[in-house]
Amino acid sequence: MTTFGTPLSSHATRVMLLGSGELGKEVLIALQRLGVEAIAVDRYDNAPGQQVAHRAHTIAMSDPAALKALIEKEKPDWVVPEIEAIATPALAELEAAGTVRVVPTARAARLTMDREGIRRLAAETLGLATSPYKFCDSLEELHAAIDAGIGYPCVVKPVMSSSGKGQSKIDGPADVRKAWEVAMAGGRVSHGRVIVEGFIDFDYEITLLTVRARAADGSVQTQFCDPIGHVQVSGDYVESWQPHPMHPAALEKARAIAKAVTDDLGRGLDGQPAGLGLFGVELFVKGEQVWFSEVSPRPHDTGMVTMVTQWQNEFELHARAILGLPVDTSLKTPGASAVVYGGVDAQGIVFDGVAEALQVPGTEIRLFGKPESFVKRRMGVLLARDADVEQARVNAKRAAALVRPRTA
Ligand SMILES: Nc1ncnc2c1ncn2[C@@H]1O[C@H](COP(=O)(O)OP(=O)(O)OP(=O)(O)O)[C@@H](O)[C@H]1O
Ligand SMILES: NCC(=O)N[C@@H]1O[C@H](COP(=O)([O-])[O-])[C@@H](O)[C@H]1O
Ligand SMILES: [Mg+2]
Repeated sequence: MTTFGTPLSSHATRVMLLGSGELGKEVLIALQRLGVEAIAVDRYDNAPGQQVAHRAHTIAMSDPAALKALIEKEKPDWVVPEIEAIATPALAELEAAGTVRVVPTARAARLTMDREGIRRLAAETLGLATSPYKFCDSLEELHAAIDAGIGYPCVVKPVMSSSGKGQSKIDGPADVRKAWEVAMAGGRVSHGRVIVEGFIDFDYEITLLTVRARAADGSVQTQFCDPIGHVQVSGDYVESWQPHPMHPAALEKARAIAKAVTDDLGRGLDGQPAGLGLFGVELFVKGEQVWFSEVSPRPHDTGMVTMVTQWQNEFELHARAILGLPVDTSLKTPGASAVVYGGVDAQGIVFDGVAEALQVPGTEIRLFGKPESFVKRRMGVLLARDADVEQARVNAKRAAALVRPRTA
């Protein structure tokens, strides 16, 4: 049972977010609403979540000493990783010592920060269907892996990256060198290791938001949200919608894969308590065939659509599950989301056209408040609800196109 304290008192319930971008900001808001003392950490000042937290810290989260020192100083009850690039061994140490609880577990954070950890777990330990893959440490190894069976087309990604950074599709031998160079420039940590995956010619891809939460009898139960369909451009999400209609057999397979992966990642090792929270399970679907792609042990960018489609959005579900509260994953209305990119490289940009965008029926906007814009940095999102999910997609995209970011 979780007893809730008063924030900023000696009996506060304290939660620290490691990473405070657009996704962390919404988790922090959900925690604030529950009277939790919310601490936002990121690698730069005035990150979106830092603007809505009780306290903010700016540190290099990949530096184990800095991370441990901050956690020991703040003494949160829970630490919630929000990005991949974190010194996860330091989290494991603190978790093992009983100093802090890591969401969902330190092991899950470690396995998913590196594509190799999660891919080997899913394909080799759990035996789930994935794209064919190989890990390579040099351009020569990449050529060899493609020639030895991965073939063309294929996809190359740094082992540590997200939102499509450093990712490229290779259609033939002429693209291999370029893909290697893009991966070396785009990884979060300069490791020089990539995964090359055979290209899956899917009909559509989904994110299956999966929640592990405590039931009334104290057991951990798994619940699923309706499937979220999405479109990715250059490995980054540009629009998503919920629900995505699925063949019942494919949905059943998708849920079985999500259950297998989240059961394993949520397992408490060495007497540690079981991991609770929301996961974004990414799957490719063709007919009744389903492939596991990857999983975030935390809210997912494509799941921002749930801010308009669900009674409890993915951020509230994460917060509630962590705190041992019951969750409700049911849909409120069909809806869609469409991304607003910065379009310019500049500090302190301004947005024109917001009022015009919100004239589109059933729309809402979130502007994340990132202090610096890049051409391809996600700065906001438009949300649209409509009884017809296809109409919601049209409206979200139309509204997003009306928002015009520019230099001040
Ligand atoms: N093997 C593949 N076959 C076909 N498409 C792929 C493959 N791998 C990746 N993609 C496409 O690229 C997108 C991004 O890939 P992936 O999810 O691995 O990257 P990411 O950088 O982890 O992105 P994010 O952090 O946003 O989840 C996928 O959603 C899919 O559209
Ligand atoms: N696919 C992962 C994802 O969407 N993560 C979200 O993007 C932020 C980083 O944005 P930035 O690169 O603009 O700082 C992260 O903090 C998280 O909220
Ligand atoms: Mg992904």
